[in-house]
Amino acid sequence: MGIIEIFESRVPCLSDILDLQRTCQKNQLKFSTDTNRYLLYLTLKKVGPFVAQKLVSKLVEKGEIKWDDDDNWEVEQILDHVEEEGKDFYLIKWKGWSNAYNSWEPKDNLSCEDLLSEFKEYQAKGKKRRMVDNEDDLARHPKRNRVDEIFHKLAPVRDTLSPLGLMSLSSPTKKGKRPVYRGINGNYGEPRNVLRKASAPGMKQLNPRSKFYKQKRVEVQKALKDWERHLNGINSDPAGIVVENLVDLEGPPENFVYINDYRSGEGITIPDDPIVGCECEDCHSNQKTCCPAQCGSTFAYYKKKRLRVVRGTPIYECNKRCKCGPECPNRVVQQGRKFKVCLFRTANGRGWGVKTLQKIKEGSFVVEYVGEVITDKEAERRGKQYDAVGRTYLFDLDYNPGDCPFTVDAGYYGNVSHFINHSCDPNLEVFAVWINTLDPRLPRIALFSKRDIEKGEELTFDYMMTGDTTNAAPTLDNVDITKQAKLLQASSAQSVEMSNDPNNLVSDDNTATEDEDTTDDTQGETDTAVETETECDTADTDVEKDEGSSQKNRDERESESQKNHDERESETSRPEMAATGDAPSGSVGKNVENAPKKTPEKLLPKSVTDQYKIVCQCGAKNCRKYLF
Ligand SMILES: C[S@@+](CC[C@H](N)C(=O)[O-])C[C@H]1O[C@@H](n2cnc3c(N)ncnc32)[C@H](O)[C@@H]1O
Repeated sequence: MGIIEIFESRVPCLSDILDLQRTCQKNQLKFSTDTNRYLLYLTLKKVGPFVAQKLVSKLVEKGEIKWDDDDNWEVEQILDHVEEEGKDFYLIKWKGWSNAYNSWEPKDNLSCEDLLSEFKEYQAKGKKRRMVDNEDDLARHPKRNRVDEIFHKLAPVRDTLSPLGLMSLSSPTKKGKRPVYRGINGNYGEPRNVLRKASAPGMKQLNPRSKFYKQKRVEVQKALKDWERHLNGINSDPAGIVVENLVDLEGPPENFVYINDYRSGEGITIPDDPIVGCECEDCHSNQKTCCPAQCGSTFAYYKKKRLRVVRGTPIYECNKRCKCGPECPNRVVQQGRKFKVCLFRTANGRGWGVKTLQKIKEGSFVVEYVGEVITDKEAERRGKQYDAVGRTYLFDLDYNPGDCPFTVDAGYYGNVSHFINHSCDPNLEVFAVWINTLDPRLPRIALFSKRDIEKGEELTFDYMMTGDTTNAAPTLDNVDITKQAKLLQASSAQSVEMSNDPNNLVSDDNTATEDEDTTDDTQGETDTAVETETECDTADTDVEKDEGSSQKNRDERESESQKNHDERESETSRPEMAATGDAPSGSVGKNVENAPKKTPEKLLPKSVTDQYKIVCQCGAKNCRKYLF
């Protein structure tokens, strides 16, 4: 019924929460309490603390909630002035807020005559005020706190109040009916109407040639520069991040915290002390005994650190217990992102996206997908909320036989991969990688280039695709489930053994696999290190270029993988574990026969409820129409 109608209504992706709610009302659908709360919170964030506070004041006025806060909104300085359609607007620096949160206020809303006349004198002298943040303001990051506070104040009514209900309070305050809490200028009983913030929808309709728009742009660009600096301050990858918005007045996203590695969610501990590593002098020549072989998989890289295996192959890199140094060819993902990227505003409504500022050769590691590792149950809960706002950041670690207890949520905590959009014809592909955490349920998610990628090209991967593919055209990009299952069972067994998980079935049925013919990848290797083609990058000195053609490389990867695959096919009667000289003595492995026979799902973000479909804007010829 209603849910189907919502599909039919096709609420556009990134659509306004209010539109979404209107659509729901029309279809007589109600949000759950959790979703309603979440949307209310998002609405407050979206309108910003000033408008939010004004809306809340209406509830105070009606006696529905109390406001006993003695917090002030105080004008610290007036920075600039514009006249727009006969009205005066002033750019306000708020006390205790960094310049990123300056806002334009109509003159009528200001009651700081002294500052106004001081500004006029200043302006008459032809001077311009510089926006310099003081350290205190920068340290406080007060914006989120303000909105959180407001949300908290709404507690008594928030389950009965909808975002639409809240916004409907925003009709002009009638004279004489003033709210009773302190207004934005710090005076009790003197509320001030405020303009929406730069990111508010109304702003996007401004005439881009107007002075007002241009001023706004300056503000937004400054906020984005600040954000870029902030991101690069935290980013631990060798290559930097550039931020660019040539499209609209959207500033830095709220509710996003940059991280470099997985963050453990509540109740989760991510072990990172492997009990075993390899002893190789030269891992590349010792593929029979190196980590991947111990884990029943294939050495994943050529000497120059580009992929030599196809999608679906589990990757085991050398870890902190291994003897080899950082230059080992089996240390790739752990070295971090080496290509400089740009977070940019897309022009077709897909929000932010990521493009590369350097040419990337096929098979190169590009970026890791990091976020908060959460339980399956928590993922179900968050998934519904993401679905309700047409966003998704959940990535199931659904990669092994048996249960799938973990999901990565990059919605709040994430790195640049948080901004990578979906394409039905992507240039990145996903691999599961184990390094210092050998728990088979906790691989790291690495995105590698599927083909050569030009400088300036948007980076994309295929979000698909568990579950419903009714609307999906067949894709060339599907994983070979059979092959994947086999490899994963093997890798699962070894990882479990290495992580010494007592809960897993074990067998001491290990036999050395000396007769294995480890593939010599040097034959297929065509890498030679040369300089990059980009002028933007200063950080990367380790980018490679093939002398051979991409097609050749691709063919080699395919045949290499086919060979590995065939080897595994012929090994099915053998025990899975390879007890090598490097394995700890007495180590035992789980016989694959005993492994749960669940077909692994793909390692891709999921839409938990499948209730809302997002229309895909990837523009690919083989586009499947919907993201999910
Ligand atoms: C992981 S985020 C990607 C970053 C996002 N564009 C942003 O601004 O934060 C996923 C969301 O981006 C949007 N998106 C990504 N790829 C898209 C596509 N091909 N078509 C339409 N929307 C897309 C959808 O809203 C989706 O839920």
